[in-house]
Amino acid sequence: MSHGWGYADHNGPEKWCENFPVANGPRQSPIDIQPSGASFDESLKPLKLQYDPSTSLDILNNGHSFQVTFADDDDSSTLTEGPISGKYRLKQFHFHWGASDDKGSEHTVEGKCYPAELHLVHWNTEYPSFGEAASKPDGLAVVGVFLEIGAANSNIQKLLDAMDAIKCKGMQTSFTNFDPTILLPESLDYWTYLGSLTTPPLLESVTWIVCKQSVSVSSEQMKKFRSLLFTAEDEEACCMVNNYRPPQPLKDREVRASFK
Ligand SMILES: NS(=O)(=O)c1c(F)c(F)c(S(=O)(=O)CCO)c(N[C@H](c2ccccc2)[C@@H](O)c2ccccc2)c1F
Ligand SMILES: [Zn+2]
Repeated sequence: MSHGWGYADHNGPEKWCENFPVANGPRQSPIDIQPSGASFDESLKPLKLQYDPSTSLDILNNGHSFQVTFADDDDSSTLTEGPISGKYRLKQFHFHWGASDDKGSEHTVEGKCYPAELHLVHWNTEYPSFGEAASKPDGLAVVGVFLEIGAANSNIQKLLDAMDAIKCKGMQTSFTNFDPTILLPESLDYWTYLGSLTTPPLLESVTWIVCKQSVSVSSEQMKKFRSLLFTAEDEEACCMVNNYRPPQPLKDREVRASFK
């Protein structure tokens, strides 16, 4: 039985502080975003996302979510401008989702939950490696995109077509020539604040960049996310749902908006 962290009652977000005391730290994520409390900052630049599809490698069920991993040994896929300085390399993207369409996102907007949230994880090339960057206050930048129930999304479908091959924890399959730009909304207006990883080790090293505009996903497509398992082939099956941390206290932080 996995004694690691997870999302069940015995090992979920309310228990993480036992092994990761930073869970009660000053800059934890996610948060509830209050647009009226966000300050428009005209110095914030538009996001500049330049991804090379040839850097996508594989898709993996890691037992907490599914992720697509990218080659990050050069500056082929980067995030620059926006609220950050310097150049951050794309390392992976993953999602969070609920057991039903009324929950699943990590960030909320005035208490509104979305059925899912996409996270694109980048690391600051100021540091020699992802691992080094992950422990620095400006080491990571994660772009978050809300998924909203609506028309089926043919770009998300490309990911869902691989779900049968990665049903159980530890399963992975090749996933090449994929450009994550197609997953982004047409407007890249964003909120930004200083936060953390939303899973253990909950490192307070993330500049969060949350897009205001959502992308669509159909209710049927959400059922495909929920067909994944948290568990390995030889374990009692447990559906991969509700793999989200609830909003954390804002404490002494400001949220800035790139738009009026
Ligand atoms: N919401 S979040 O962006 O904070 C987040 C998650 F919520 C999340 F579920 C993952 S995960 O990799 O899918 C499973 C937990 O590691 C990662 N994965 C991280 C990661 C691992 C390897 C390569 C890139 C990103 C996370 O596991 C991590 C980051 C830094 C140091 C150790 C672990 C993550 F960054
Ligand atoms: Zn995440």
